[in-house]
This record gives sequence, C-alpha cells and structure tokens, in this order.
Amino acid sequence: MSNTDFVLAVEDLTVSFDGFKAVDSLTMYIDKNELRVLVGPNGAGKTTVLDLICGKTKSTAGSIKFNNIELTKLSEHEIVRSGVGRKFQNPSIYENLSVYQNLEVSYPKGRGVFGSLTFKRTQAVEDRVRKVAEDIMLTEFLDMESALLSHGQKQWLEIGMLLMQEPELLMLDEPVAGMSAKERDQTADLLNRICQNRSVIVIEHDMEFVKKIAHKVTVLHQGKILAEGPMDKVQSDEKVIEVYLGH
Ligand SMILES: Nc1ncnc2c1ncn2[C@@H]1O[C@H](COP(=O)(O)OP(=O)(O)OP(=O)(O)O)[C@@H](O)[C@H]1O
Repeated sequence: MSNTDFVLAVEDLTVSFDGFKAVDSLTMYIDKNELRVLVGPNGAGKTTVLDLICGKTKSTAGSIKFNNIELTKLSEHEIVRSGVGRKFQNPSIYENLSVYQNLEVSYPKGRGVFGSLTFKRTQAVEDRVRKVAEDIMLTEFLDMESALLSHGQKQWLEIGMLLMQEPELLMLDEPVAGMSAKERDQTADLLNRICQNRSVIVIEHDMEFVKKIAHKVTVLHQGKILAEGPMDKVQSDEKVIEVYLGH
C-alpha cells in the first residue's frame, strides 16, 4: 500500500545486523506539522530508525516514503536535499565562527565554510539568519564567537543551522541532554514553535520533557512498536510500564 496523506510513511521497515533485527517490520506514519517522540529502553532501535530515514544506514527491507519519494533508494545528500534535516546528539557547530556566520554558511546557497569571494550577503540570507536567530533565542548573540555559547545555546544553534535549510522534516536525537531545567523549558517552547510549519521527530528519555512537546509518542521495544498514541494513553499502557516506564 502506498499512502500519500502523510509527510512520512514508514512501512515494514527492517534492518538486520548479522541476523539481529535492530528494526523489525516497523510501520509508522508522521503527519504534516506533527511532533512525534520516539521513546523506549536502551537498544530499542530508536537511533537506528533515524539513521534509516536519513540514509546513514541502509534498510534490509521495507520502505520509507517522504512526500511519496522513496528514501531507501537515495543517498544521504539526496535525502537532505529532499527536505530532511537530522541533528545528532553532539553539536557540530563551527566554534571559531560567530553565531551569524554559522547560520549564514548553513543557508543552502550560502558560501562554504572556507569562504567564497563571489558570495554576496544578500537580503534574503540576512532576513533568514535574523528570523532563525529569533526562533532559536540567539538574536543578542549573533556577533558572538560560537565557542563562548553555553552548551544549551550550542544545541539551539545547531537546530538553527538545520532550520536555515527549511527542512520539511526535522529529526533530533536527545536535544535536551545536558541542559539546565530552564533551557529544557525554552527548548520545549522552541520545538513547539518550529513544528508549526514542519514535522519533527524527537528521540527523548526525559518524560517530563516529552509531555511538553509530544503530539504522539511511539514506544519502541526490540525494534518493534510496543505502543503508539497520545502521551496519557501510552503512559498508562501496562506493557509500556512493564518494559520502560516502570524502570
Ligand atoms: N551498525 C550496527 N551494527 C550492529 N549493531 C547495531 C548497529 N547499529 C545499531 N546496532 C544495534 O541495534 C540495536 C538498536 O540500537 P539503537 O542505537 O538504535 O537503540 P536506541 O533505542 O537508540 O538506544 P539508546 O537509547 O541506547 O540510544 C542495539 O542492540 C545496537 O547495538
């Protein structure tokens, strides 16, 4: 069955590593402007699902359709160009560049990191940098060297660098790890803002944070879906309590 009503349709997705199925016949649909959170015990397959969607890992079977384009046949670069952004756990920003420059180099038609003499700082780039800086709460820090930002601000900057490319699907792996309580709240607000015009998939263990952001939660266990639905329903699911929340 091919479904065209979803931004992302994952169907019967499987990946085996030497016979071990890290993701096992997974079927999941993500709506336009949905914020979905993947939870589950260590080793459940959460990171592997994101690796499969962004093309870092190739599937053994099944399909991943993004706006009805089959992603399993595309390279990582082609997947990025099709509108999928992925943030890994550790921020990978250019520490010696300013916040402004980090955002600027992330603009799809912007200059490369090593600079291009022909690059002109167009109004479109400037406008986009300022809009994204506002979204990620770094307007006051645009001229600051990025190395001087707090850990949380570096995470936001990396989210901003992805936003510069206007992805239609953004995937974030444990975005609040290592953040203060205040930064977690600010990140929840940030994610609630950015999913207003794109879909977002977040992997997260902090259930208080999940409550603040999730439209729906998918609980993975041994590469399969154990439960899926709104947070309150998932939280009271006996199977979920037994294998995950009760620990
Ligand atoms: N490239 C690989 N080769 C072999 N095994 C792998 C590979 N990638 C993942 N795995 C295995 O697949 C399983 C799922 O791992 P994954 O990292 O997706 O889990 P997770 O749910 O993200 O866990 P965590 O919460 O600890 O990050 C684990 O048993 C892991 O060891």
